Amino acid sequence: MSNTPSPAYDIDTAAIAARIDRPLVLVGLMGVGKSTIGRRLAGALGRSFVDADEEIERAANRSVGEIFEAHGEAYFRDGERRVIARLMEEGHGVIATGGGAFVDEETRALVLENGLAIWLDCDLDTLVERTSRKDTRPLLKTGDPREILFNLKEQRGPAYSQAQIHVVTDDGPHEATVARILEELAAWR
Ligand SMILES: Nc1ncnc2c1ncn2[C@@H]1O[C@H](COP(=O)(O)OP(=O)(O)O)[C@@H](O)[C@H]1O
Ligand SMILES: O=C(O)C1=C[C@@H](OP(=O)(O)O)[C@@H](O)[C@H](O)C1
Ligand SMILES: [Mg+2]
Repeated sequence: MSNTPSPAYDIDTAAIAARIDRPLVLVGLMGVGKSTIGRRLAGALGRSFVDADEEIERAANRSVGEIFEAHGEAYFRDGERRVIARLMEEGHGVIATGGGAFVDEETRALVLENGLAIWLDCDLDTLVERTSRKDTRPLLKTGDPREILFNLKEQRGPAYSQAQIHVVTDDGPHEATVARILEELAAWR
């Protein structure tokens, strides 16, 4: 494989891609940037990208909101577990999960064993602002989004913290977050 660094980032992305050959799996709360950052990270590394929520929607032929409405959260979680197991098996380069996926014990064990989990994290104000841009997240429609996100942050923190890599994002451009992930990957043994 060529050792030419990606021109967009001041880091040897080809070396990272060659050394870390398991799926990079983005985990963290709703709005932290898993889907948008994941796509850009895959581009930087010259790897394939897949979004688990999009795959669930494709398999069910319904949106996430419609699945929650028609069948409830437990049904969605069953489908999510199955879809992520399949995506891990298929060997994608970068996988963006939905915020609840890594909380599932089975999914978490599978990702930690066969992939490299990257926990994207940011402050509550940023999450509230980013998730307010779209009304596609059923869990945030059941009450005050800030309170729901605050509680989920508390509840899910212990699961997310098991990810091998932790990156705190801020209000900067997407590229700055991608660059920070690349630095962590370059330093990862
Ligand atoms: N680092 C970032 N800087 C600025 N905006 C971001 C960043 N990451 C994500 N966003 C924006 O926040 C929103 C939610 O991002 P998304 O990738 O859908 O999050 P997730 O998949 O984690 O729920 C999108 O509008 C996205 O463009
Ligand atoms: O946190 C969660 O439980 C969820 C997060 C969503 O994905 P994003 O984290 O990509 O918004 C989506 O899977 C569903 O609405 C449930
Ligand atoms: Mg997403």
